Amino acid sequence: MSRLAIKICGLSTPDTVGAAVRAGASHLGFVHFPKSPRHVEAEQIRALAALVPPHVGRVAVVADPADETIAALVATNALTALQLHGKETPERAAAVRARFGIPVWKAISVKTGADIDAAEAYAGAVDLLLFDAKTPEGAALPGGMGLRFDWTLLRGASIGAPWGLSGGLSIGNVAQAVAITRAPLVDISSGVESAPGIKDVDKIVAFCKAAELS
Ligand SMILES: O=C(O)c1ccccc1NCC(=O)[C@H](O)[C@H](O)COP(=O)(O)O
Repeated sequence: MSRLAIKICGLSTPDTVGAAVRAGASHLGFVHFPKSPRHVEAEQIRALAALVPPHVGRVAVVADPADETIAALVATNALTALQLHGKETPERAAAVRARFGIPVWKAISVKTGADIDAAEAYAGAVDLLLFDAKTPEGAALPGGMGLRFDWTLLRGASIGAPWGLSGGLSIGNVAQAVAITRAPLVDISSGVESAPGIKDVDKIVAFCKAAELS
């Protein structure tokens, strides 16, 4: 059985980056979305990523980015993947991957089983599908809001690509989430914060422990 991959998302300080690495995270996420309390500029991502050992993935999270935005992020040479967290189509995701030569993750907003079925259109166009809860229409952020969806929708689903589970995960529920979905990767942001955008080292450590035991 291979080890559960863990992505800690929305990191913005050297302390919390170090804590996530030491706690065993396989991937770190850096949100580049100005309206987010977790927003970090490309240069900050470069500096934070320089603290990360090569075996840990470094993922920039963006939503409906312009090509210039992607170019600036890719130019940091700090990233192992770009996570598209907006309304990008399969064609747009494939074009980003081809143009910028970087692995692409696509967040799939889930409310119903139809949303999971629709993810099939991205297989082949992206490198990983990240199933996350759909945020309400008009919400300030497309992710990082601590919302979860009905995990049983993923039970027994055949997903034609590497994938992960996100949305409303916490120290207390990650074991149940993995038991239900058999997710190979879990992603968390607000569940390891003390306030929006403020990551909590103790919560990061506790989450990684709980995920590893699941
Ligand atoms: O976290 C943000 O502020 C954010 C802003 C814009 C696009 C995506 C964003 N987060 C995406 C993530 O990958 C989160 O980790 C994911 O939505 C789960 O968040 P949470 O439910 O708070 O654990």
